Amino acid sequence: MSEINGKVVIITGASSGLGKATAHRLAKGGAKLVLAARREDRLVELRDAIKEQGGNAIYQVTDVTDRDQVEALATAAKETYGRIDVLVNNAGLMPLSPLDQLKVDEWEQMIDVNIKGVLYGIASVLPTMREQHVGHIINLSSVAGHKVFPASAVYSATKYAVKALSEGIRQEGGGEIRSTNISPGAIATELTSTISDPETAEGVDEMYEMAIDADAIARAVTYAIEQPADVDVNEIIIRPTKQPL
Ligand SMILES: NC(=O)C1=CN([C@@H]2O[C@H](COP(=O)(O)OP(=O)(O)OC[C@H]3O[C@@H](n4cnc5c(N)ncnc54)[C@H](OP(=O)(O)O)[C@@H]3O)[C@@H](O)[C@H]2O)C=CC1
Ligand SMILES: O=CCS(=O)(=O)O
Repeated sequence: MSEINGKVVIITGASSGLGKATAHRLAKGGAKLVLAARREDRLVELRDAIKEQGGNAIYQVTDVTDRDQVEALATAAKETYGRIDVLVNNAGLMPLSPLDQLKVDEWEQMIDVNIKGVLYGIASVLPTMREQHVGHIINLSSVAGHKVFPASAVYSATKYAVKALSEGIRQEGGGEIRSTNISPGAIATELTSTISDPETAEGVDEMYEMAIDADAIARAVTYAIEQPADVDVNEIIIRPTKQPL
């Protein structure tokens, strides 16, 4: 039996990109999915597609910046499936811009979604995973969580924070909670659509011409989950072969 089969997996940011690709791949492996994001129409479409292919999924509309909504997400997972095996803390956004532009609202948005959203996710599943004496938290950091480049300072700060949280979970896991930090490079999704500075957007669009398919990350998530319980895949960096950054 696959180590994916029957596992209850919550995925935030499941309405597009990496979250959606991961949902499709895990569903094929027999996971029981709890899909979360703000756009309900996308979640309904994904749940229905998974069910049509014989998979198992529910959805819960969730804004990860709202702690009560994230708690309700974990509750929905437990009420439906009785346990939580994996949280894929994936929801995030990347409105890159140079610091001089003082796009403070976008800085706050990134902190709220990319850091506080991840923390709310951790808080919502950790007590259940402790009760179960087993669990796995997978956080989406970035190559920008290993390197800073012009216009990435705040985004990079949030992704360095995610990497620190992943390491904290690993060290405090007590042999029960697995922690995986996944750092993608350029992957073709809707991520770049939140860049409001035209010059930065142009540069990033050029770089993203080399972007690879979201399934590359879905395969990495699957690999981390399907390891036996005593094997914790801690760090994965995945770039397009052509990406110099
Ligand atoms: N694509 C890439 O090149 C890379 C991506 N990453 C990381 O991967 C993760 C996924 O991004 P990706 O799939 O590429 O981008 P997308 O823009 O395609 O997806 C982002 C997802 O996050 C969700 N989201 C955004 N804000 C919120 C919120 N407040 N509450 C709940 N969900 C939210 C969106 O759903 P909705 O709008 O419906 O709420 C959407 O499903 C991010 O953390 C990103 O930083 C890291 C490195 C590279
Ligand atoms: O998160 C984005 C990936 S990259 O642009 O920093 O490689």
